[in-house]
This record gives sequence, structure tokens and C-alpha cells, in this order.
Amino acid sequence: MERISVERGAALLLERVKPLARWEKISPAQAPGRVLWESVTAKLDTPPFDRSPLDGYALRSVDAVGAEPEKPARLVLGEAVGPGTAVPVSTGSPIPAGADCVVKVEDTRRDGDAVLVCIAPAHWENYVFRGEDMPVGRTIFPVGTRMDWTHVAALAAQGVTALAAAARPKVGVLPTGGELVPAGAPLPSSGIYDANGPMLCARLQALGMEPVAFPPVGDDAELLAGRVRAALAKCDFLLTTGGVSVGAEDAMPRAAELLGAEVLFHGLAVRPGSPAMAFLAEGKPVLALSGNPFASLAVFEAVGRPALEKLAGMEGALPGRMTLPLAEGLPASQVRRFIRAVRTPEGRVCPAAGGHSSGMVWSLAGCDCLIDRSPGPALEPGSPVPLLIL
Ligand SMILES: Nc1nc2c(c(=O)[nH]1)N[C@H]1C(S)=C(S)[C@@H](COP(=O)(O)OP(=O)(O)OC[C@H]3O[C@@H](n4cnc5c(N)ncnc54)[C@H](O)[C@@H]3O)O[C@H]1N2
Ligand code: MOO
Repeated sequence: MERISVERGAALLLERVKPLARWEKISPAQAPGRVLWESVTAKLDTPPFDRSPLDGYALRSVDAVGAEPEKPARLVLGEAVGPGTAVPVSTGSPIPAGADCVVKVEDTRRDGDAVLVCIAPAHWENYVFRGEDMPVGRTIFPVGTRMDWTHVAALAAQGVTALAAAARPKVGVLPTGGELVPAGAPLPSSGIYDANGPMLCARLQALGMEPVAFPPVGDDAELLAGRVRAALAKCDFLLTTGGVSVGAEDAMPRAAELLGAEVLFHGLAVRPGSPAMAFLAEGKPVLALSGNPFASLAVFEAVGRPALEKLAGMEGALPGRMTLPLAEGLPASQVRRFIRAVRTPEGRVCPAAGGHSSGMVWSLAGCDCLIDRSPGPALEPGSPVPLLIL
């Protein structure tokens, strides 16, 4: 089994995935996690009128040239701004025609029906122009934008009630392994509850995809081939876990053969997750992850996620990457490793507490990144390491 780099594996899968050609109307409230099928263009100027950013007086700056606390400019209060006349305004209210500035209330004193302006305002000072935020016709969010809650205010301010979002990819999740038991069933001796299925479904949900959970299937290649085929009929992309290694019971490579699949790769040069494979069956992509839950998570993030984001209409989107110094040292490694980790408030990265060996899941909880550790000698605390952000 030839092991290829994670990047090569991701590229091989990515090039065989096409964005879905389905879309649907959603409301702004449903926007978080969704991808725009069409650009959103401003239909109205926002703000819709010139407005004051503070409580004070709108006036013509030429009427307060040279004003100082000891030598204030006196302007009569009126309903309209004109030579020598100011109009009281409050934060967010329209600035009356004719004014070219607003003086904040703290920089003024009242004098009967007049206001004493104690500073000389500049032309257009404290003046928010109509359309300054989003002018009519501007593309506010281009096609392919993956929206989150931070996009909602702009949509709402534009009065948007419906927008066209790419359909959420239906991603099947099929855990394999004779030892697996779904939640709620009694646990036989040498059985374990399926952790990968629920974990990957939760991850897909968080990424704005539509998970389709299939019950765990045993290690029989023929049975597995049938279940993969049936699952592919109900989804756009299938994730499986388990059964990809070299053990006699590892049924996935044989199932792929039975399906007449085109294998894209089998074996990645990374730990954990090295036995992962990807193939096309029934014209759809399958990413077969190893059974070890952390291995399945890491390879899903590095290889599966870019392909799924392309399927979802986010062409070229890659998982976020950054580099941070290690909070503690790492031992030497002869192979490339993904290490579950947490970013600290001090701007460092710390391997997760708890066990890291095959099958362990507790230490995954609360992780927010993976350390992408290249092969090499031990690393001192403070050494910069690349991260893949979850
Ligand atoms: N002789 C060799 N043996 C193994 C090799 C190897 O190169 N030579 N590779 C090892 C590696 S690395 C991994 S990873 C596993 C991959 O095999 P599978 O994909 O078939 O994974 P399993 O053996 O089924 O599971 C590994 C581990 O994770 C537990 N597991 C599996 N599925 C789930 C699930 N859905 N929820 C929770 N836990 C799960 C499973 O019980 C095992 O403990 O092969 C190694 N062997
Ligand atoms: O590489 Mo395995 O996927 O150690 O867990």
C-alpha cells in the first residue's frame, strides 16, 4: 500500500468532487453555516439617510469657525439648519438638510433659545452619510460566502427576508466494525458503543452539512458493499469508518473491489489515520476513514473537509491554518503526526490532556485544533508549530 501525503490525498479527492447543483431559499435566521448560491446585492442605501452618530446639534461648520470655550460661536436653535441656526439631533436621527457637521452636546452650552458652540467643527465632522455602510448596488456578500451569525446583521439591515443558499450536502456516515453497538442497545462482551458515527454527524452539522446517519455494519465485505451502495443512493458523499487496515477482517478494500470502485488512494503518510482510503463508487465519492476515532476526525478535517466544502459551493475553501508556539515540548517523531490540542489564552498551543493512544476519545473533548507535526527531533516549549483549526 503506497502512502501518499495528506495534501496529495486531499487534492485527489478534491479534483473529483463537483459543487452540488441544488439550491433553496432560506431566511436570514437560517443563514449561519449556509453558503450563498447567489451574491447578495444592496437593494437600499444603508443607512437610508444622512444621520448623526451622537447627541448634539447639526449646523454649518462655517458658522462656528474659530470657536473656543472662551470665545464660543452663538447659534439660534431652529427647526431647519441655515446661516446662524442649529438644530438639535439625537444619535441615529436624520441630519437636517444644509448641515455639514454635528457638534456633540458636551462641546456646547445652552443659552436660552441659542446654543454656544465651544469648539470649531470640521467640515463633515460627526456626519454619517446615506449609503456609507452599504450603498445600493454594492455586492455585500459574493456567491460562495459561507455565512455565520456575523453576516446576519447586514442582511437584516438590508431588509432581506429570503436568500438563495446552496443546498446542504447530504453526507452519509457509515461506521463499520463487528464490535460496534448503537446507543441504547445492551453492550455485549467485547462490544463498544459507536462513537465515530455520532461524532462525525455532529461535526457535519457544525459545518452546515446534512448528516445522514447509517447504523453500524459488521466486517463482512459483501454485506458492506451492499450497505455502501444503499447509503450512496441516499447521499452526495459517504464517510465510513473502520475496516480499512491490513487485518483479515478489514473489509472495506474488498468491498470497494466488489463495488467496482475507482480507488483514488489507499494509505496516507500521517499518524494516526494512515490506513484511510478514498474511492468513487456509483459515481459518488467515498472517504473511508480508519476506525480509531481521532484518526477519523483528523483525516476528515485534513482531507474530507476541503472536498465537502467544494461540494457545498465553497470553491477552494481550506481548513483554517495558523502557527503558534508550543506550550510544552514534544518528543521526537519519525513520522508526520496530527496531535489533538487546545489553544491557550496566552497564544500558545498545548497538546490535549488525557490519553492519545488508538481508540481513545475523552481527550478529544474541548480540542480546538490539531498540531500538524512534521517528522523530526524533539521540540522545545516555544517552538512554532503549524495548526489546523477545527
Ligand atoms: N498489523 C497492523 N495492524 C494495524 C495497522 C497496521 O498498519 N498493521 N494499522 C493500525 C491502525 S493505524 C489503525 S487506525 C487501525 C485501522 O483499522 P480499522 O480502520 O479497521 O479500525 P479498527 O481496527 O476497526 O478500529 C481501531 C480502533 O478504533 C475503535 N473503533 C473503531 N470504530 C469505532 C467507532 N465507530 N466508535 C468507537 N471506536 C471505534 C476500534 O474498536 C479500535 O479500538 O488498524 C491498526 N492495526
Ligand atoms: O493511524 Mo491509526 O489510524 O493509528 O489510528
